[in-house]
Amino acid sequence: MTLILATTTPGEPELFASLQGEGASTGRPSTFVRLSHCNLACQWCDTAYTWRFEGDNRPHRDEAAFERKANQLSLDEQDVAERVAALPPDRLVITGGEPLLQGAALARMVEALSAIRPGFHIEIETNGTVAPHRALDPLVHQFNVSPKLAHSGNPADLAQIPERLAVWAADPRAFFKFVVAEPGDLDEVLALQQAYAIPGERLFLMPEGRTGDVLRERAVWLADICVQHGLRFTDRLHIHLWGDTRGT
Ligand SMILES: Nc1nc2[nH]cc(C(=O)O)c2c(=O)[nH]1
Ligand code: SF4
Ligand SMILES: [Mg+2]
Repeated sequence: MTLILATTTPGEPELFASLQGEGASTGRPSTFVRLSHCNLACQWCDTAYTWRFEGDNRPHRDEAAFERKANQLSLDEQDVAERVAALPPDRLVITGGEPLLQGAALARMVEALSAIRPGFHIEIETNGTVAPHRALDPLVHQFNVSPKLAHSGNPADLAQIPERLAVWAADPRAFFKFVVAEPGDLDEVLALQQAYAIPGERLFLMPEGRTGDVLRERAVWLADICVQHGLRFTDRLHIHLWGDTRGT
C-alpha cells in the first residue's frame, strides 16, 4: 500500500529534516513528511501544489495550476518509514495538504516507523475537518489543528465541522492554530473559542504571510491582540530562515 506525497522536485518526495516552524513545538528538530491532496481550497494556501492540479479552478491568489505528475509521488509506507528513520530527528511532523485524508496508510507507516526506530513523537498538521482514522488516532501525540476562517475563501460548512471542532477542543493533544490576515479576523476566532470552550493555552494566532516582511508587519498588531485576549502567538520560523520554499 502507498502514501501519496508532495514533491520538492519531480520524482523527489517532500520528506526532510528541519525545525518545526509553527505552534507549540516551534524550534524542535523534526522530520517532515508532506502528503498530497486537500479537501479545502484556501485562497492564500502556500502549498497549492498539493491540491490545485490542472483543471481545478477553485480560486487561489496565484492562480497557479500544478501538473499532477510533477507534484505527486506514490511511495510504499515501509519506504517512507525507512526514510524518516534514517534522518536525525526523533520527532515526525506529518503535514500536507490534508494528511488525515490518508489516515489508514499513515497508521501503517507510523507502525512501520516504530518497528524500525521506536520512541518517535508524532505530530500531525490538520485543517480540522477530518476525523483521524481509528488506527492512527492512538499513535499520535499532538494534533496542530488549523480551522479555516472566512478569509480563506472556503464555504463555512466545509471548513468548520461543528462535531469535529467539539472533539478537538476536548482533546488535550490538540493545539489550535488560527491563521490571521487582518485584525478583523479576530472576531471569528473569539466566537469559535467561546462556542467550543477552547482553552487559551491551546489556542495560537499565527500571521498569514509568505515573506519575513509581511510576517513582521502583521506580528506587531497580532502580538498585541494575543496579550489582550490571553491567546498564544506563533510566528513562522521557517519562513524567516529559509523563505517560502519546498523542503524546508
Ligand atoms: N519548518 C517547517 N515547519 C512547519 N510547520 C508546519 C509546516 C506546514 O507546512 O504544515 C511547516 C513547514 O513546512 N516547515
Ligand atoms: S487546508 Fe491547508 S493545505 Fe488545504 S488549502 Fe487550506 S492551507 Fe492549503
Ligand atoms: Mg506550510
